[in-house]
Amino acid sequence: MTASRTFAVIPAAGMGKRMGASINKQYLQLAGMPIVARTISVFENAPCIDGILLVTPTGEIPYCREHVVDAYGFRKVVDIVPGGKERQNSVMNGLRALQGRMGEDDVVVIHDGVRPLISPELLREAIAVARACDGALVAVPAKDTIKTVRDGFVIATPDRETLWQAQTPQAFRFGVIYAAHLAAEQEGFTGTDDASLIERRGGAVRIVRGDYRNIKITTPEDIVLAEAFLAGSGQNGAL
Ligand SMILES: Nc1ccn([C@@H]2O[C@H](COP(=O)(O)OP(=O)(O)OP(=O)(O)O)[C@@H](O)[C@H]2O)c(=O)n1
Ligand SMILES: C[C@](O)(CO)[C@H](O)COP(=O)(O)O
Repeated sequence: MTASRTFAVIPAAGMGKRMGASINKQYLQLAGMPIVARTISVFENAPCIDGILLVTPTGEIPYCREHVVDAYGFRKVVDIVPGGKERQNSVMNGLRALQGRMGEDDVVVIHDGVRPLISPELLREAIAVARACDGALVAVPAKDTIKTVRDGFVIATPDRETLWQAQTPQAFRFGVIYAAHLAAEQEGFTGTDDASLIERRGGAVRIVRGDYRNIKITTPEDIVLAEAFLAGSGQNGAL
């Protein structure tokens, strides 16, 4: 029997509008290294990852190859493909590029290019869980009370015990996530994460308890927060 392989799709094709920087936020320096390079380095150094498919904005592939992949010597990046309008389209472009390289039961782990603080331990755990069900979703319990609001008025207060904040990585068997993305594309459904595309088809997605430090770099204060987390863990040097 051939051993199952694990590839990562790293969507980094967003425009970073909420960051308001003069360059796309994935290239901003975080403790002396571009954010997306810091993210890729975790996967590059993880023995459980066989290859990485990077998704960047159309037109930025040469820049990304030179200033990220070659500059940091990432050898596991097998291809760089252009993204799409929404994150979901970018991930689908990455999955399409992996077709032919992956078997139905190989695992694909999808991780935002702008979540550089993912730990190798969480990555390993998500991959292990994905082998046993339809998907593994790294998430943390909601700390705040969350309100459902319509037209400026609160219409519900969901029980916080049931609320988790979805992060990435999210890991799946390739056949399951590819079919879910294809169905969403054909049916015109857009979700804000990959697990939701499986949930809507009745699939079983298991929670992996994540880490509050695994933040998505979205607005300027997130850079300050991420640098503080890196300093606290002694990992604030460039590679
Ligand atoms: N069309 C898109 C949109 C987002 N992403 C990626 O998905 C991840 C999460 O997206 P988010 O943080 O919301 O990034 P942006 O879309 O860049 O941010 P904004 O909404 O502020 O423009 C990021 O790694 C981003 O680069 C992507 O690959 N393709
Ligand atoms: C997938 C994700 O990281 C889960 O939190 C997130 O939804 C992606 O970011 P966006 O702001 O929804 O584009």
